[in-house]
Amino acid sequence: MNERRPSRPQRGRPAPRKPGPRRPPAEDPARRVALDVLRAVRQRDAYANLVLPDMLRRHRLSGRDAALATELAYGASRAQGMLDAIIAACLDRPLDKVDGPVLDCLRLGAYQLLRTRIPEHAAVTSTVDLARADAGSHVAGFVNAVLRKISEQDEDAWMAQLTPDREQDPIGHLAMRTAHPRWVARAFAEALGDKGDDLQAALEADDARPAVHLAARPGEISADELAAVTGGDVAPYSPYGVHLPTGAGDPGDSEPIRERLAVVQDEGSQLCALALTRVPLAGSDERWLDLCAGPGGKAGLLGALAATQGAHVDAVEQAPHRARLVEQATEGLPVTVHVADGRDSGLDPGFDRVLVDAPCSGLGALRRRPEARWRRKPSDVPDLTRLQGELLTAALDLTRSGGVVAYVVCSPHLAETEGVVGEIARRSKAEVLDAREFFPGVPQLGDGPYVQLWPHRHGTDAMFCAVLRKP
Ligand SMILES: C[S@@+](CC[C@H](N)C(=O)[O-])C[C@H]1O[C@@H](n2cnc3c(N)ncnc32)[C@H](O)[C@@H]1O
Repeated sequence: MNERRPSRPQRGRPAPRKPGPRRPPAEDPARRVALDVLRAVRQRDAYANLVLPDMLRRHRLSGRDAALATELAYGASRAQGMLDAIIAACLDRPLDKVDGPVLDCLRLGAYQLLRTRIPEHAAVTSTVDLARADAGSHVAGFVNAVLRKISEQDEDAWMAQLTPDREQDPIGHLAMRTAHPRWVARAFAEALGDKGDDLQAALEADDARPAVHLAARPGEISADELAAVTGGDVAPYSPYGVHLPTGAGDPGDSEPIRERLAVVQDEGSQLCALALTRVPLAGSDERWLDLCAGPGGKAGLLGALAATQGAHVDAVEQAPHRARLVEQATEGLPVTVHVADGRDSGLDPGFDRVLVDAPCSGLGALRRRPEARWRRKPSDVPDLTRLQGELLTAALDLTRSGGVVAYVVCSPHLAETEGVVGEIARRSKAEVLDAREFFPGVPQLGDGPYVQLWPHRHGTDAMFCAVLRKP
């Protein structure tokens, strides 16, 4: 399409060009990488956190350039809905009439103008250069004009103009202010039982860039040693956890990760896997099962703990490529990986401890997957809850009498958490244990019996854990 200028007159124009032959503008490599990430996310449903490291390597970006590319790619992905609302307010046509490559540029430019301290002229000029290179000279004026218009107000002023009134529509208000889809904000509100300050704190924490968490491999390195080697801090709750400083760079480059002494794993995930191992058991305690194991984060932790206790872990994963990742993550540990559907694994029943870390909406880890909040849809949830219920039922069938099952999802959505567990516990007559007992030292766990972790309370992803004992 031919891009036209927005309807209202604009402040500022690109500097007039000097006469002479046109040379392509020198591109800023950090912004180029950020733009390419936004494009990959939009065009081929890529995951920003998977494509970015590869692009940084390909463009040989490190240090400040890599940090800028990361901030822009993740920030603009995370804030997409809010940026789009502001961009739309500057157009004289619907947003979906803007070509994708041009929209990517507008998002990148708008993010720089509204959420960074990059000077206005640098944000606008560099974005216009990218737009010209990618979409042609005919769009440069359009992109320049829209960005100039956006720059007339800061984020607060735009939000005051576009956000619903807090009294009348508290969820819509907070959703827009914290760049969340409304349905996600509503799911958080329902889980928290709050539409006010607690919801605001949860959504704000979910919109902030999180620290990378590491898990020290039990028996290989202590959390103290890992913190000393990486320059991180020992985690507050997990005995194996370390928090790296925000912006510490690619943790994959650090020696303990390369040497397989530690893995990247959110502290909440560590706590949920540990909870399963902490439930008292009468009788045998040798056969452990991880029914949804890929890519192997929890299986690695369970396997290392099993090794210290003379137990063995069977790890089931349906997707072959993810099962291979489980094999890599558990190499050298007493873990056997099976490629199978957990609902029909063919394994012999009689397990003492079973983890069901079920596929879920991932609403609890949105802060770690920048674009995920705009990709997930409320219509995804019913299929997931059906699968979650079937997997939990299979897990109970595979558990011996008196054995325990931990049901874990990385989501606070009530349908995926209390809804699934309540229904299956009722049907199976399994005893619901007070999971809080297996999260020692963790504050603010509410009234039980379930545990719901939160970024704003615990600094973890919003993981949910229920613990059931088979009758
Ligand atoms: C939330 S992830 C598990 C994360 C893993 N426990 C970890 O800590 O690394 C859920 C996994 O379940 C797998 N999955 C989906 N449906 C499954 C099924 N019917 N049976 C077994 N695994 C399944 C997915 O491929 C995915 O790898």
